[in-house]
Amino acid sequence: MTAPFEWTPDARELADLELLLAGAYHPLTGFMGPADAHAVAEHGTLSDGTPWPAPVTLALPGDHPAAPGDRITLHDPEGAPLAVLTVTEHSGGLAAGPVEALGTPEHGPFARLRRAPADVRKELAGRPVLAVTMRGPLDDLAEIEATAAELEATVLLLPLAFGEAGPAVVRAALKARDRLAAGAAGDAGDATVVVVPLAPRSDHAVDLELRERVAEAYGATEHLAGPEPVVIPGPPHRRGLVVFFTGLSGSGKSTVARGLRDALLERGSRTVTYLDGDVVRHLLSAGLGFSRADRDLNIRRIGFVAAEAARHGGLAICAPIAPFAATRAEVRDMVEAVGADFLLVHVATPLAECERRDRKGLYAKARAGLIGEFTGISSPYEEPDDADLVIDTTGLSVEQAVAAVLDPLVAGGWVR
Ligand SMILES: Nc1ncnc2c1ncn2[C@@H]1O[C@H](COP(=O)(O)OS(=O)(=O)O)[C@@H](OP(=O)(O)O)[C@H]1O
Ligand SMILES: Nc1ncnc2c1ncn2[C@@H]1O[C@H](COP(=O)(O)OP(=O)(O)O)[C@@H](O)[C@H]1O
Repeated sequence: MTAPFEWTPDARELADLELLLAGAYHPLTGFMGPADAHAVAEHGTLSDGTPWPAPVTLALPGDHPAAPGDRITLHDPEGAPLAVLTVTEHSGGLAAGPVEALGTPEHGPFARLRRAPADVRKELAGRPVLAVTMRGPLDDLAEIEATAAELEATVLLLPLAFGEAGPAVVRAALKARDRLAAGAAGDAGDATVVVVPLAPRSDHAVDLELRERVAEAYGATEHLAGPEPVVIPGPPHRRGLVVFFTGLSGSGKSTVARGLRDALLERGSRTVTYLDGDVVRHLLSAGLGFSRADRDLNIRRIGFVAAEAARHGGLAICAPIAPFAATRAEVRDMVEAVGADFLLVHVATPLAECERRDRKGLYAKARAGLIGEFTGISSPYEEPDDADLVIDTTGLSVEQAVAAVLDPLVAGGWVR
């Protein structure tokens, strides 16, 4: 039986897919099921005994109907079809089976430096190959030069480009190649750079073994792992920041958020993007209602825009109700993924006070049954347990409430 399923894997799975299709994960030709993934994690072999260091899996929701024999077209996030997975097993939340390429994928930055392992092997054949896998700059080239000289080997620099830091690692490899060419006599002087989209594994030993296996697929006869990158985050006032208010309607989110925006503009030390709730609902999220699915989409859109502002070092302020913990956590992840900071401010004014204020008369309408799915009345609000700051505006002046947010931003160095 075949069904025309379509699926967009996450970034890590897409990186694995690219390596599977290129033959860089030889002898693997597809994603593993739970039994192989378990065997690999436990014993470092597939269930048939073939040595392999790390699980290579594709998650599908448990209720996805794909069954053995079905074909799933795998897309990139922009919708371009990349490959077809023929399902041999769908269990434990994983879809297993071989993958076949559909056309040539678009690769983004440094596409010209991504090459099939077979081509690289062919080009470098006949001499020992010293492969250096790298996730950060190679400050000291002496070991590479010495090893290459000793082995009479060609140097193959393999920047492991994954995620936001990917292009920087490739630039570091190109720089290392130029320095080798300028400095070295002989073998290290004509290093080849090939970009490999290998996502890091959390277990360091597993990560190193997988790097070695992949390096072998590109023809390595010897492998050196470059040093772990040292990430030195910029000072807080230069980093992107998203201040994300959450709380019931009438709790004071917009009032405090606007006050914070104005205070920041008066100081003038940061660029500010204010994603006003009404503007969002009228423009970015026009047409969405208050079902869980619509609220989640609304929050994801807000998170997307805020993360884009923060990616470039900006400070974004958002003030939606955002009643669901899982969606707030998604936004935190989106923001942190671009290297920015995320501060969740829970405006924890109790429901009774919000209802007493009832600035827009919505609570009265909700109590009368005129508005359905109203947060706190007929739709849930999940209290955060991961708030960075909690303020109850009951009995506070607006100035005091704004200061309760601004002061920690100054104390934490985000605002000068
Ligand atoms: N059913 C229901 N539930 C909650 N709120 C409702 C509803 N219908 C309309 N409104 C008005 O919409 C504002 C909340 O929109 P948000 O975008 O912040 O909500 S959410 O984060 O998507 O849940 C909220 O504005 P604030 O009072 O500023 O919070 C309400 O005025
Ligand atoms: N300390 C305070 N901080 C924020 N709002 C307050 C405070 N004290 C009273 N309020 C009043 O509470 C209401 C909060 O409304 P709003 O800011 O629109 O809330 P939300 O955006 O959470 O729905 C406003 O009428 C505001 O004047």
